[in-house]
Amino acid sequence: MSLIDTPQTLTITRPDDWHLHLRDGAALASVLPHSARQFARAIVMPNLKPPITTTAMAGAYRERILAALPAGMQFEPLMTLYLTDATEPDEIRRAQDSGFVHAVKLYPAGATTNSAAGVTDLARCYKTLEVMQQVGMPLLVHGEVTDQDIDLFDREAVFIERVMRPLRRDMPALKIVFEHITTRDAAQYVAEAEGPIAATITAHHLLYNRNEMFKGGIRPHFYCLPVLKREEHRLALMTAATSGDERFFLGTDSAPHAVGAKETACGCAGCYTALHAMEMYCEAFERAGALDKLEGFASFHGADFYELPRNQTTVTLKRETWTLPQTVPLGDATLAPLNAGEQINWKLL
Ligand SMILES: NC(=O)N[C@@H](CC(=O)O)C(=O)O
Ligand SMILES: [Zn+2]
Ligand SMILES: [Zn+2]
Repeated sequence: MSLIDTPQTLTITRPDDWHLHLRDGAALASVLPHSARQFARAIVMPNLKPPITTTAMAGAYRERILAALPAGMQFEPLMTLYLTDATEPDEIRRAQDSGFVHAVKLYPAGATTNSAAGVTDLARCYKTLEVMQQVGMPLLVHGEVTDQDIDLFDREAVFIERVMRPLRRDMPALKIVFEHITTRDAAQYVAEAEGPIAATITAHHLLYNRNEMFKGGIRPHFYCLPVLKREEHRLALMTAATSGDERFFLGTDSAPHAVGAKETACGCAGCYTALHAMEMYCEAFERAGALDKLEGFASFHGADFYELPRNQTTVTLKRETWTLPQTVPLGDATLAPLNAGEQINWKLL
């Protein structure tokens, strides 16, 4: 592409974030405006302490999110329930009837941040999953096995064989989103599988491979789960995201942790990208020469999968270099956006 062909601005239908951590309380108030500036709607993860396990809790959390939204901003939180061994089929019916719960999240117990209350054995959830299949409630999956004998970098690929394939064989009509995929194995599985399955892809997994965590020293802000993988996997994610295949859509997995909880002997998993998510995706799609595919990925495919209307307004991104802040507030603490202090070449207007 010659310089003259390089677009200086990109206007697309307003995007949505199909995988987001907003936390609660003072942290929620700090991070919510960032996401609301970038996205019209977001699927809000339920891994709070205690987790959002009931429709009533999801309704109260939704009210807290709306109360924390600065005046004049438009943002629709799409709520989720946290699946446990004890989630009753009736809870799914209540969730479906609520109109504000849009999915149920599977965290294998111990897989990631605040997953201790997660599912120990999916077989215990089959009656509940059957109701989800029946009413069309999507299951969102953190797809990693927790077996300590399995190498950390292999946990997603092993999950496909041990959990995803058997589950989909037993419940072929259950809508599933394979969240934040990080491997060629997962991208290939989702692209080829039959039935209602899709995947979200983060901006950081499109832009970085695992070397980024160790460039010149250990870089805890690049540590997230599932962990960054080899370059061949990043390339497969780029191919999937920019392919135009409607099974792949945007989910930032922006996951705020205070600087002190990241820069420590046992740092938390999660990258904070809500501040500059669309700029990061723009950069990734531009590198692939696929800016024309960004709108489908960011603004259409997710809405279509969740059977929600596409947004009617637009946003514009401009080619303009700006510098990310070193930190932003997180309640009384501070939060470092991914790439803090560095330059980025697109700007959401
Ligand atoms: N992605 C992460 O590394 N962390 C997420 C949890 C999750 O999405 O697995 C968090 O809540 O901090
Ligand atoms: Zn996860
Ligand atoms: Zn997440």
